[in-house]
Amino acid sequence: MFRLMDQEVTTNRCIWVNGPVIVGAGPSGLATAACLREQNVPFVVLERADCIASLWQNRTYDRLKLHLPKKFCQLPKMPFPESFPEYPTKRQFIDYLESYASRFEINPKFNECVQTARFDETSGLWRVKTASSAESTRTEVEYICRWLVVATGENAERVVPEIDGLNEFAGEVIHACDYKSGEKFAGKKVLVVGCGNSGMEVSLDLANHFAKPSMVVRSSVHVMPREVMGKSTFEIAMKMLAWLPLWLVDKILLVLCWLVLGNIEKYGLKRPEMGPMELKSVKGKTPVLDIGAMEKIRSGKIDVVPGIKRFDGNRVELVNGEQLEVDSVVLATGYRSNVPYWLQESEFFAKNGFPKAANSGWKGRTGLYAVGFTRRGLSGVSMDAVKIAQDIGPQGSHLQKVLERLTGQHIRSNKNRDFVAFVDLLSLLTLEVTSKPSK
Ligand SMILES: Cc1cc2nc3c(=O)[nH]c(=O)nc-3n(C[C@H](O)[C@H](O)[C@H](O)COP(=O)(O)OP(=O)(O)OC[C@H]3O[C@@H](n4cnc5c(N)ncnc54)[C@H](O)[C@@H]3O)c2cc1C
Ligand SMILES: NC(=O)C1=CN([C@@H]2O[C@H](COP(=O)(O)OP(=O)(O)OC[C@H]3O[C@@H](n4cnc5c(N)ncnc54)[C@H](OP(=O)(O)O)[C@@H]3O)[C@@H](O)[C@H]2O)C=CC1
Ligand SMILES: O=C(O)C(=O)Cc1c[nH]c2ccccc12
Repeated sequence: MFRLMDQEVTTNRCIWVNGPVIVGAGPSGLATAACLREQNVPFVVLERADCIASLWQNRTYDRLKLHLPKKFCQLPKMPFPESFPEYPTKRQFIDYLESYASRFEINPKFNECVQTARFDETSGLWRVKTASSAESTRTEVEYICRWLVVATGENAERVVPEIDGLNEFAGEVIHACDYKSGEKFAGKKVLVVGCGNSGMEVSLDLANHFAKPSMVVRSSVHVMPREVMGKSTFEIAMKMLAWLPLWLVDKILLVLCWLVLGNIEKYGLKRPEMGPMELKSVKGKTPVLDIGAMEKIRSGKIDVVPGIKRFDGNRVELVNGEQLEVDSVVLATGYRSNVPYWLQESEFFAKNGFPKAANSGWKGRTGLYAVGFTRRGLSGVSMDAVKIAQDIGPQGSHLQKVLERLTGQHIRSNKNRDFVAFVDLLSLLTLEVTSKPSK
């Protein structure tokens, strides 16, 4: 412990975890923890924010609703309450996650941001370092464990593009993750950069609040109606995929899109060469599920514009030479994984922060797992979590039982620091005599 300029005190600790360390307390981390709890495997969840599901609580707009019907979005072992509508609101989803965490007694260590994680070949263990700051004290902790579950999400960091002149832009520039409501933009000209689900829904919200949104479509986008004749388009696609090849499902979806939405290309919304479900599965690009933006585009309340060349003062020049005056800019330019910044591993994860094996990327070697990176939204999260807990379960609960038998105490219920230290030591010794994870 030492003092820096009379302000910062750093403390260092090392903690043995008698089970997996789960990085991230979003839906993925919570789902995995719940499945492990059911199998009596202890775990530690590390979360950089001060709450669970920080993406949903802190980085989404007020009017957000789930896009897919509720049965595709609930986590394992606890369905949504019957009273929830078909498309739950963000508040309902957060409330559900809060009760999920308390039901399965998941108490993440908040304000602990994982800085590095590496597998130590000699001991066969993971070493996970976190940093947290509170009231001028910086604490660094190292967790040592046999299993590491990466649950930091596909949307961990915002993508902020470099656009000529943007830094000098006279008005406000925000990322979609900081956009809450169109209320304060009433009467203002807002340039929305990007036309994924965020860009479309921010534009719709702005139009609903009497702002004047122009939405930049630099390449192409698949827009699908959220429902076709009262049935969820996503659900129709899933049902067809059980019987038909992907290319045929995409062809049928595109016919349905044309029947419901007409030719969207005449509004500047060019469709990609690849079909919507194939594009999602190959490139991870989610099709837009329309909840009203198309109607605003047709009526001219949302203006669709091509790519940006540069900003100049409060004007933006587009690639077609057109110039627009704008008051504010919302960058709905997407997100990326942050795994490459902290995980020192290059066999399982690719440089883009996603597992290399796109569709089966939940299990690596040396006790490494990933949950929520298979580009299948919340239903993919649940599938990964169940598989991971099944895989760790038998070994994890065995270790727990051995330790409880040896110590004669229920390990989770202790409050005695000496006892914790004793169990840590015992755990390390036990590990030495039990098999190390396969390499
Ligand atoms: C606006 C929006 C709406 C969406 N709507 C839907 C939808 O309707 N249906 C659907 O299926 N999917 C939707 N998604 C996709 C979304 O990815 C999932 O809903 C879900 O949030 C994924 O959960 P996750 O736990 O994998 O990631 P996240 O929810 O992002 O949680 C990851 C957690 O890890 C934490 N973390 C990150 N890095 C570190 C670190 N180094 N150390 C410690 N903690 C860290 C983060 O703070 C965060 O709390 C939406 C995404 C967005 C952006
Ligand atoms: N209600 C819901 O369920 C919602 C769900 N979501 C989900 O959140 C995730 C993230 O969505 P989203 O935030 O829309 O991100 P996406 O990655 O889906 O979209 C990013 C958009 O930004 C564009 N873009 C990026 N850089 C530039 C640039 N320099 N100039 C112009 N355009 C640019 C991209 O264009 P290009 O294609 O050319 O690269 C693309 O249109 C998705 O899974 C989405 O489904 C989001 C909002 C609501
Ligand atoms: O809304 C999201 O971000 C999702 O990832 C949900 C989703 C997963 N697969 C899809 C295919 C079509 C539309 C939405 C999704």
